[in-house]
Amino acid sequence: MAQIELSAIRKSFDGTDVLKGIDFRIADGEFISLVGPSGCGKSTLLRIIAGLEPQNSGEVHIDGRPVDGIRPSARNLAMVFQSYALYPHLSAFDNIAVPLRMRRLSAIERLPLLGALLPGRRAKERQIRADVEAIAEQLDIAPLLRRKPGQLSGGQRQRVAVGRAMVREPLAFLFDEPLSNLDAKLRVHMRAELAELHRRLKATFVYVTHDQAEAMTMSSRIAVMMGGELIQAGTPAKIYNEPGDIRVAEFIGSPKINILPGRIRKDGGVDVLGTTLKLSCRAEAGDCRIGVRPERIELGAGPFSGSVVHLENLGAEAFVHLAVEGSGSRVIARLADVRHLPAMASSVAFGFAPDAVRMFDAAGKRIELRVEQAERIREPAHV
Ligand SMILES: Nc1ncnc2c1ncn2[C@@H]1O[C@H](COP(=O)(O)OP(=O)(O)OP(=O)(O)O)[C@@H](O)[C@H]1O
Repeated sequence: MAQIELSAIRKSFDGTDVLKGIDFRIADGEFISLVGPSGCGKSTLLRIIAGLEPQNSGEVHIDGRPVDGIRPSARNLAMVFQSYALYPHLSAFDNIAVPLRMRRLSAIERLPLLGALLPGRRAKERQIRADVEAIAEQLDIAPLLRRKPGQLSGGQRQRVAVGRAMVREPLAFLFDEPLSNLDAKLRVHMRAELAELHRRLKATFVYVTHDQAEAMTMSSRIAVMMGGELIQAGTPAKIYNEPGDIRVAEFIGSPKINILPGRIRKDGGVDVLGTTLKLSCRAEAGDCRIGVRPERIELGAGPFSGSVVHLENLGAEAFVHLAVEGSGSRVIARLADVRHLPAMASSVAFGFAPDAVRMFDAAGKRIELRVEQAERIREPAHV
């Protein structure tokens, strides 16, 4: 299996910089998600790793060897596309067998009539059959091998595409939004399947998605890309809890993190919507932005108040949308207990613990904070 190293990768299309110098190391056996909004360059980066697109500058190393200039098929990486790129006229069996036949049979042996007469072809076909059936067994598609792609569901087609990638025993699997054609329920199911497949294969997976929930639920690490740059990489928990940039904070998490306008005073204190937080920082005085995740907003007490403008009760949890009084800000609170929801249009007091606050400067970079009273971190006290 493979370690993949990207150094200073740059790419432009028609004079527009799409990748602006990407440095990233993917360890052997990791499940890495490249995540970011549409157009941020994640598919282009994946295609450069695969060798399907040349970079303008920078290097790709696989297992310590430079692969630039090596054609895609010789890189021994398997790519699973959004469209799965299955041959519609071939059965699932033959689709999975294609890479094996290409590799193990000579051009003459692959001829339909003449090839069958050649000595040794039968034994090779028997081995190919055994290998395809073993993979199909692993993916739970053995009963479907005779069907053509048009007779399979989206999820089954996806497994055939993964099977076709697996038979090649690649150094790494590259996935380009493989679940985006599936309906919402199947997507959730396939997430669990892919994570399970990764645990079983222990292979390196590089997975491109614009869906932060997919990235959060499957990956060992997430690399967040924006505007052609890789702005933060880390475990899902680290990315969620300790975003280094406001764009990461806002992209990861649903509902989105609440952002309120704040001001850093000369003495390092922080004011938000007329209230002074029990926090301080060493940053220069000026405007800042305060981020608080919806699950950290506490309703019923606190220095702020808002009127309920929308309620989303999902049964197991609820989202309460508040228009913050005296400002144009909106806040969403996530409630785990749906039995006592505030009424629509009612006025609700709210607050948050000091350690729930993530602060960003005017340029969006994270500012480290000091919580003034340490005991407040342990108690669910408000600001
Ligand atoms: N072959 C190409 N020629 C010109 N521009 C391209 C080409 N391929 C990609 N681009 C442009 O490069 C940028 C990055 O594209 P890319 O497909 O890598 O984005 P992405 O992050 O994968 O987006 P999405 O989630 O929408 O697929 C986009 O602005 C896109 O229009």
